[in-house]
Amino acid sequence: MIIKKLSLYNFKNHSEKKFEFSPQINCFVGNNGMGKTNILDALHYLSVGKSFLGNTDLNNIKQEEDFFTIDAEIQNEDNEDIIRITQPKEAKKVIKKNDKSYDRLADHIGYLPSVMISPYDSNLISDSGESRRKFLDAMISQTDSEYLFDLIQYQKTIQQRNALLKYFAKNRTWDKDSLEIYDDPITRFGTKIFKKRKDFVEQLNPIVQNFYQIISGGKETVSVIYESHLLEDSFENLLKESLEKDRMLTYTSKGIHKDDLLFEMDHVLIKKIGSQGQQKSFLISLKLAQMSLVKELTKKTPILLLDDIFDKLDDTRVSQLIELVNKESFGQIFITDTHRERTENVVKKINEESIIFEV
Ligand SMILES: Nc1ncnc2c1ncn2[C@@H]1O[C@H](COP(=O)(O)OP(=O)(O)OP(=O)(O)O)[C@@H](O)[C@H]1O
Repeated sequence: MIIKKLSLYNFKNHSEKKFEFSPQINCFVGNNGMGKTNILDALHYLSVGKSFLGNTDLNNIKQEEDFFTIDAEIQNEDNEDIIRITQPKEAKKVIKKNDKSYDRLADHIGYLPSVMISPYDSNLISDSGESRRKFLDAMISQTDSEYLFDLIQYQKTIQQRNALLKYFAKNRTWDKDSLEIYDDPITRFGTKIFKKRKDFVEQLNPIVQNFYQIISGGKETVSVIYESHLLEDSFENLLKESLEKDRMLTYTSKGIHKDDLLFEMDHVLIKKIGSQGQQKSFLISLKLAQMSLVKELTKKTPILLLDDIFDKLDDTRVSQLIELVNKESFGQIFITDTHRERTENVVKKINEESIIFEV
């Protein structure tokens, strides 16, 4: 899928900006703080309906203004769509496709898959399991529309079970039967999610390994390993066996809400032994594998968003990366950089038709 045109109104620091994009490589160049990343963030909005920087929607309205709008013309295989996202200050966010609002915002996810490579990726290695779970969930959601709904249902039920456990502790009461009402939905949704996560990671891992070899040329082997309580036992048994513990802790201690991804190099966590360069190569391999697998599963080519990639990697690696991405016909690419010349040298050499926008 190709984003042909983009218009921003009052989005972060942009009052009004219009772009007509190349179907291949598009670069935004300009000094620090000019709003290059904000443009990638707007493209991320078009893909998943929210900021990749974790900002609340209201914070993305230009200061002193009452709304923001992101408008785009998207070229599909055989038709064109207009996507419009509006966030007013005093009302709910609306996403429209061809003038028709989605019933649920989640219905939009998967329409325009995207992959972002940004300086924040290193958090995936250093942060807690929650950020890796979110990353995994975001990837699968782009390929499977049911997944997100199952996940929302699961999370709601866990919250209800935890609230009841807390209520029992506070009121010094205990009613096992009321608590067990939640066993069925937790088990049903949880097991479905578990199977999808396990299956997805099994497909992703060899692709990550392959990209890592191409990018690093190193002898070391990297792996992405899925970790879950459900690999050890069924959800029914886990809930039964942890009942007393959950009662003491006043929360549900076992389940897919505790899953994690282990990023390993030669069977040791990359966080512990990977050099800066190895960690960067791993993260890029991970993102390119995401790109490749999402493309295979959805038959749609995700847009690739590369934020500040030159600051993260040396020029040769960036050239290698863009060449690789271009060769594998990954689709439309958006890049930000502070140096026009550097971008021109690398990008124009690879693709004559790339467009460089001054921001
Ligand atoms: N809601 C908002 N209203 C007005 N300005 C905003 C808003 N949100 C962010 N900004 C401004 O956007 C600018 C940052 O933009 P962005 O991060 O896209 O810059 P950049 O060009 O990518 O810079 P760098 O090269 O440093 O990454 C800051 O000046 C910030 O004050």
